[in-house]
Amino acid sequence: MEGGGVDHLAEERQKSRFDVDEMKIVWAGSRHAFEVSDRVARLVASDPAFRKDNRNLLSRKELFKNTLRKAAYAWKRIMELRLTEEEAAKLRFFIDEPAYTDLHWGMFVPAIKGQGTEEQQQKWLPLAYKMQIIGCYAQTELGHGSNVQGLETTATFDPQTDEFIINSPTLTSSKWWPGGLGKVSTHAVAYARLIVNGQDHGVHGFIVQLRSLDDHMPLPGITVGDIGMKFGSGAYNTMDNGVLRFDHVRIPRNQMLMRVLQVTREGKVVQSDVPRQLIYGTMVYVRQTIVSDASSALSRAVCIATRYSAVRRQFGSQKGGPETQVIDYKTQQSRLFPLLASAYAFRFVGEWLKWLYTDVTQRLQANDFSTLPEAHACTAGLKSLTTSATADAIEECRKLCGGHGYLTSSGLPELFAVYIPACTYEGDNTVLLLQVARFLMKTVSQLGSGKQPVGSTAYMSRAEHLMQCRCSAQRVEDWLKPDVVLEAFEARALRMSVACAQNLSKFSNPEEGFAELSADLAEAAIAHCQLIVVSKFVEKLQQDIPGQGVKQQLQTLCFVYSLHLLHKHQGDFLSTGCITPKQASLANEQLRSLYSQVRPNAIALVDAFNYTDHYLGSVLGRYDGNVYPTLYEDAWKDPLNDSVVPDGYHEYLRPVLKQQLRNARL
Ligand SMILES: CCCCCCCC/C=C\CCCCCCC/C=C/C(=O)SCCNC(=O)CCNC(=O)[C@H](O)C(C)(C)COP(=O)(O)OP(=O)(O)OC[C@H]1O[C@@H](n2cnc3c(N)ncnc32)[C@H](O)[C@@H]1OP(=O)(O)O
Ligand SMILES: Cc1cc2nc3c(=O)[nH]c(=O)nc-3n(C[C@H](O)[C@H](O)[C@H](O)COP(=O)(O)OP(=O)(O)OC[C@H]3O[C@@H](n4cnc5c(N)ncnc54)[C@H](O)[C@@H]3O)c2cc1C
Repeated sequence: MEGGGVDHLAEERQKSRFDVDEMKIVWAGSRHAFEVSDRVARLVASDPAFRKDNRNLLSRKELFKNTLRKAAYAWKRIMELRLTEEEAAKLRFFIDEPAYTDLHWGMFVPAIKGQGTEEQQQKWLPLAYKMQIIGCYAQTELGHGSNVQGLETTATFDPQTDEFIINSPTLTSSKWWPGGLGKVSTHAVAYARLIVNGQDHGVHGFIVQLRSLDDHMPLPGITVGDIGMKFGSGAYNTMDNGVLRFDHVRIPRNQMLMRVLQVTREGKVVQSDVPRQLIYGTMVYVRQTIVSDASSALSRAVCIATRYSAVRRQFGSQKGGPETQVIDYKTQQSRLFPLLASAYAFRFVGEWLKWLYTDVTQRLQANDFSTLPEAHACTAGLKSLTTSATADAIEECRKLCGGHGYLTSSGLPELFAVYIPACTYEGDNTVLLLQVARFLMKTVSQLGSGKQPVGSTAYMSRAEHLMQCRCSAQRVEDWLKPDVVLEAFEARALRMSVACAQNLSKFSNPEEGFAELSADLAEAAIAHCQLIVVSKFVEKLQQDIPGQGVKQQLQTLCFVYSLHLLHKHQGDFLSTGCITPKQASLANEQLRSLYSQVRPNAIALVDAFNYTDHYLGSVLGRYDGNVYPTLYEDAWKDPLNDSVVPDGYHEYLRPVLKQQLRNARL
């Protein structure tokens, strides 16, 4: 995307055998999406107000104030330029700094939209849209995060005054973690146990004002602050994850979000026909966005590692000629190219998940709740799968860059630090896999009942065939047949689920059985989710994809993604009898050959992400490949090099050296 200067990767770019500009459009999702993204990326990169190369040198206070400044400036630009919602979302993406606005737009607003009544939406959304109030999503407590039903904060209805009294009865009931809460939010959607007439009606959301709109001071009964520094410097420390306690704080009755359950003026609790699980709806929405974010974070790390692998040379010089580019080592390819393929795979499954979420939302509006369990299982499972893979991949990319990958200027340490909490927030990844496993066990248990599995479990309707089929691959080329690959993944997923179901049936207490077998159940859930990713990649290839060689590249990447999973999880495929050792070996042979096909296109495939150098924030990943002079120059900019002799020399170094001198003389 960058222009000017000498292009050290020009030769690499010439090797590619496909139309990169068309691939950029496939990656972006549409020509329109590409144009928006490209325009906003350039806007951010060219504005010094969005500089981010000094983040690691700032103290927490400076860092946080800097984030407030950027967020305010971004809002001003959104207004001045009259950006659309799509453009504003891209602006946030390219600014590339976690901020309270993520929670305001990403959770507070969706919570009111999803769980508020029409009347509540009309009252609160205009204020939130104009940012006249700023909100956060206050669910997790010091004592409970995963177990939402275990939350302790109470909201007790007082019929005398027509109010709820929000209270934190114990230390462990303190809200703990909500982003944007610590120092910024004026309001929260706070989750609390609804108590009416002494009866506990479970956890519900309440809009609570936390701070004065005049002077930002906490309102009476509210204790609020930041929970402290998190992993890494910079990284997620731009966010004010907070602690919050309520001391009998009163709010009007109409501030309980009442789409799912209503409390009347008389204190009657009325359940609407909307399922209770809709209270968890905001999490479903965000999990879906996290899958697309995974492809962004992964593609960013892969772009850095791929470009640097083409620049870096070690060993293999022939007759004084250049040494081997590390990207030409087969080991480097076998570590890097599956990650490149995963970035594309997650992109396409993210697109599909967005469609699924939009579809379920439309159905919910029409009071059709039938696809809610499917949406929950898919968002939970894919969030878990893609974030775990991405976190591991960023670290692998750091290692692929050797020593220089460990420098902050490689961009990888900060990317890792900022990304890894995605494995925990919006649901711990293991806890989410177990939700998928519950869904799978339910589906398997209904197989004989005549109820046809649909959506992501539709393959289970062919259980009879999949339980006994034998893989037909006999030659290396057979592993390039989508049907052969898909059937192997379907058979493996089904057989693992059925094995779990059979083992569960041996327990008289199903919950005990579920707990005992939970590790196997999580693996079955992973197999099911991997099948979804593979099948959505295959479906993508059935679309009309213009551009010379573009579809061909995507086909190669699809098989790299599938066959590397097959290789990595050979144990599953072999132990369930889905493939033979000979077929596993043929698949691996095919995989090696695919790596050779990716090699000449690798740089162009990462160029297709269309990332600016500003967004990448990496000396190693520079578009022009001019790595060494930049690394060298950057080192001198470190504050430690401001003086030749370091501060502390006279106090701490000189006396030690003198001591050695005296000892030597003795
Ligand atoms: C101006 C600029 C513009 C910028 C725009 C910016 C846009 C930004 C966009 C996005 C940015 C996002 C930023 C993200 C930052 C992340 C911050 C992090 C936030 C958080 O972490 S919030 C807290 C998240 N917490 C969790 O995820 C908790 C995990 N736990 C749970 O989800 C649940 O408690 C549970 C599912 C594990 C268990 O619940 P429970 O005990 O009640 O349930 P079960 O008994 O197991 O199941 C009951 C029943 O319900 C079904 N179920 C469960 N969950 C759901 C669901 N979510 N939806 C539907 N159904 C659900 C479950 O399957 C059971 O069904 P059956 O009875 O078996 O049929
Ligand atoms: C950066 C960040 C931002 C966050 N932002 C917000 C926010 O804005 N709002 C908000 O409300 N919350 C937020 N959270 C909180 C987050 O949602 C929770 O931390 C998350 O849901 C995990 O819950 P936990 O901390 O209780 O983990 P725990 O459940 O205590 O997990 C600890 C371990 O126990 C295991 N475990 C737990 N239960 C089970 C089980 N049933 N079976 C098997 N293993 C289990 C887990 O796998 C994990 O290994 C944020 C967290 C982070 C890190």
